[in-house]
Amino acid sequence: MSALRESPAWRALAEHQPGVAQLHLRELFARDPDRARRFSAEAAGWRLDYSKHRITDETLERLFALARERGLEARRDAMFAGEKINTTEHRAVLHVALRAPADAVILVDGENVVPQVHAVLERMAACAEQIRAGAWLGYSGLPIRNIVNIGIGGSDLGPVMAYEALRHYSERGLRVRFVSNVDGTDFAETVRDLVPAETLFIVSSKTFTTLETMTNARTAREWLLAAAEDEQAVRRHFLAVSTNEAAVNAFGIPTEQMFGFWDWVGGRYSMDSAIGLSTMIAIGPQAFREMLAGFHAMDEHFRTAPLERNLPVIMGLLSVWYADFFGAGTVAVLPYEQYLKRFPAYLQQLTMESNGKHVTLAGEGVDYPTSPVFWGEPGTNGQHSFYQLIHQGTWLIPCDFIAFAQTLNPLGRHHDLLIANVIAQAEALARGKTLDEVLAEGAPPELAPHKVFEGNRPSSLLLAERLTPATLGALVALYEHSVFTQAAIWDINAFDQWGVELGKQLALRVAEEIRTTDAELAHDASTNAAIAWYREQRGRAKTPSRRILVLDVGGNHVKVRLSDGEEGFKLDSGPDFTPEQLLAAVRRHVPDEAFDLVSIGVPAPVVRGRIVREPHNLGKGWKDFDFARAFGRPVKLVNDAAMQALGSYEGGRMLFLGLGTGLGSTLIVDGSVQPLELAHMPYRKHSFEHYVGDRARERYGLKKWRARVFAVVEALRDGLEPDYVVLGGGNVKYLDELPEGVRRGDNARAFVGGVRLWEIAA
Ligand SMILES: O=P(O)(O)OC[C@H]1O[C@](O)(CO)[C@@H](O)[C@@H]1O
Repeated sequence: MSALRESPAWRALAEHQPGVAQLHLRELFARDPDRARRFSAEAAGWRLDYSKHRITDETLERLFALARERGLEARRDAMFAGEKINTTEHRAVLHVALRAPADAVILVDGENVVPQVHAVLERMAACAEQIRAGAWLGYSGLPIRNIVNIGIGGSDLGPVMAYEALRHYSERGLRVRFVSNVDGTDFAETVRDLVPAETLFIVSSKTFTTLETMTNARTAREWLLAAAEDEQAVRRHFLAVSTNEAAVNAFGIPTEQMFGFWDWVGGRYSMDSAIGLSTMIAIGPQAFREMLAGFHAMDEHFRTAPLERNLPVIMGLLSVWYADFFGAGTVAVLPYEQYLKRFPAYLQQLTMESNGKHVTLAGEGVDYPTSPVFWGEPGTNGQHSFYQLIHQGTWLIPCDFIAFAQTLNPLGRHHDLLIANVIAQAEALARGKTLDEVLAEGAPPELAPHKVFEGNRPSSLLLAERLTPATLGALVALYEHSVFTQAAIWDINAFDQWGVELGKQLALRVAEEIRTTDAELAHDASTNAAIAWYREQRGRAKTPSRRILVLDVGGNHVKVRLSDGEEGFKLDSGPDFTPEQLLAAVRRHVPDEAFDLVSIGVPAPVVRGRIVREPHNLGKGWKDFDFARAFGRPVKLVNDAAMQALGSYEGGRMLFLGLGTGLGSTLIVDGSVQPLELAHMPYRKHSFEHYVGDRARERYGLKKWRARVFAVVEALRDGLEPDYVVLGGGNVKYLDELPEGVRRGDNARAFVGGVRLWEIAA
C-alpha cells in the first residue's frame, strides 16, 4: 500500500467518509443556519461558497490535516522560491514570476528572473501598441487588421480562452483568430475570408518543433507568399513566441520579432507569458497588466492565507475528497457567463495534463485515483443537455458554478434570468425532491419515481462582481493553485507531460509509412489494417477538382484561360456578340472535361451574380442568360472591371477604375466586392465614360484625355474615399504618369480575379 494511503490523515478521512456519505445536504443546512457563511471564503475579487459540499467541520479539519501532513505549505514555498520542483525535467516552476511586480525578486539558479519578465512585457506592449494603432504595415503598405495565433495545447487554449473571455475589452477593429489543429480545415477556414496583406501570424510554440504548429506555420507562410510573391514579406507578417531562438530564425523570423519565455514556464501555465501576445494585442497592454495583477493577487492569497481560508487549497482538497473518497471520476465546470465559453476546454489541459499521472514523484505506482476528468459547457445551455444526468443519473458529479453579479451586456431581464438559473441549479442539486414532495404535488403514483430527485449532489459557487481582466487572471490562478494542491496531496509531478509522447512518436512513424506506400507494416493486425485501408483510399481519392475556366469578355475580345492550363488565348467579340456565340466559340477551343467551374467577367452591371442590364458594347441576350445551364457547371458572373479589380486587390478599401472601351469601376471593401456602375452617371455636362472612354481618347486626343482621367480619378477619390486606387483596363497603357498615390493595374490580373472569385465574397 502506498505511503499516502497508509498516512494517518488519509486513514482518518477514510474512516470518516461513511458517516458523511449517510448525511444529506438538506439535513446539514437544516442543522446549521450559519453554514453558508461559515463555509464561504473570499480572495482577489472572488467569493467561494463551498457550503453545498458533502462535508462537515470535521471533514474539513481532516482534509487540512492531510494537506499539512503532505507538506503542502512547504511544497508551495519551494515553488515560489524557484526550486526545481519539476523533478523529471529538472526545472523550476515559476509561472508566478510572470505576474510578479517589477520590484519582486525571484531567483532561479541565483539569478533574479523578474527583470527579464518585465523586459519582455515591455517589448510586447510596444509591439501591441504599434499594431493597435494601425502602424504595423503589411507588405503592401496597408495596416495589419487580422491577427492569427498559430499554436496548440498551452500555446493555444490559454490565448483562445482569454481572447473569448475578454472580447468585451478588445479592439473591435482587429480580427483575432486561432489555428491549432493539424487538420488542414482549421487553417483553411480560419483564413478563408482574410486578405494576406492585412494578416499577421503569431507562431506560438515553446519548443518551435511541435508538429501541428510548424505544419500550420509553413502553410501560413505559403499562403502569404502566394499573394506577396516576395520572401521579404515574411518579416512583416510573422511574429514568434518561443524559447527556441535558433528555430525561430531558421523559419525566417528575426530575433527582434521573437518574444521569449523560459523553461520554467510550463505550456499550460503560459497564457500570462509572451504566449499571451495575441491577448495583449486584442485588449491592450494596460488591460493585460490588470489581468496579471489579478493573477498576482490570487498568488499572494495562495502563498500567505492560512489553509483554512485559502480558496485554492479548499478547492483542491474538495477535489481530492470526491475523487478518492467518493469515487467521483469527473468534475463539471459550468460558467454562467457566455464569455467564458472556452474556459472548460482551457481547464481540461490545465487539470488533466497536470494531474493525469500514474506514478509518484519517486516513480512508484499510485494506488488511488489522481485527476478527475474536467468538462463542462456554459450555462444555461448545459441545462438543456447533460444536466439531466447530473440531477438523476447514477454518477456523482461535483460541479463548479461560476457567475458574475454584473453582466457586460445588459439586455432586459437576461441577466436576472441567468443568475436565477445558476442559483436554482445549485439548490436543486443539493436539495433534490423527495417522493413525498412529488406525490404531494399530485403526480400519479406510477410517474412519481421518475420525478424524484435524490439531491445531495455537491457544488461550489464561485462568484465575482464582474468579468474583468483582473477577475479572469485571479480565476485562472485559483485553478492553477488548486491543481498544485491536488498534486501535493497525491505526491505527483503536475508539471511534466510524458503521457503525450508515445502518441507523438507513433504518429511520426505512421506518417512515414503512409508516405512510403510500400514500406512493410509491423504493427498489430488492427493498426496494420487501418494503415493499409488509408493507403488504399488515399490512392483512390481524387482531390475535389476545382479547375476554373476564366472568361474575360471585352468589347473587342474575350480572353480565355484555364486555372491549370498554360498561357491563355483570345477570341473575337464585337458590338453584335451574343452569349450563344461565346458558348460556341469556347466549345470549339476548350474541351468540356477541362474545367469544373466557370468565372465570367462581362462589361455590364452585375448584381449578386446576375447581369442586370445589357452590355453597351456587345450584342443582345446577355441579361438573364442562364450560363450555368449552358455550361453545365457552376458559373460565377461578375462585372469585368470587378474581376480585374479582384485580381489587383491587396486588402482594405480599393477603388478600381478600368479604362477600356468604356469606364469600368469597382469598389472592394475588406474582401467584399461592391458592384458599382459609375460609367454612365452624370458628370459635368455628360457622364464619366463620355470623358474617359475610348471614343473620348480618339476624339479629343491623348493630352486632353489624360487630363480628364486625372480629373475623374480625383472626383471619384473624393467621393468614395478609398485607401488606394488602381487604374486598369487596356487603355492604362496610354498614361505615362499616374495621379499621385494611384497604382497601375495589370490586365493579366483579371485571370487571378476570376480564380479568386471562388475564394472570396463577391
Ligand atoms: O508550445 P509547444 O512547444 O508548441 O507545445 C504545445 C503543447 O504541447 C505539449 O507539450 C503536449 O501536448 C503541451 O504541454 C504544450 O502546451
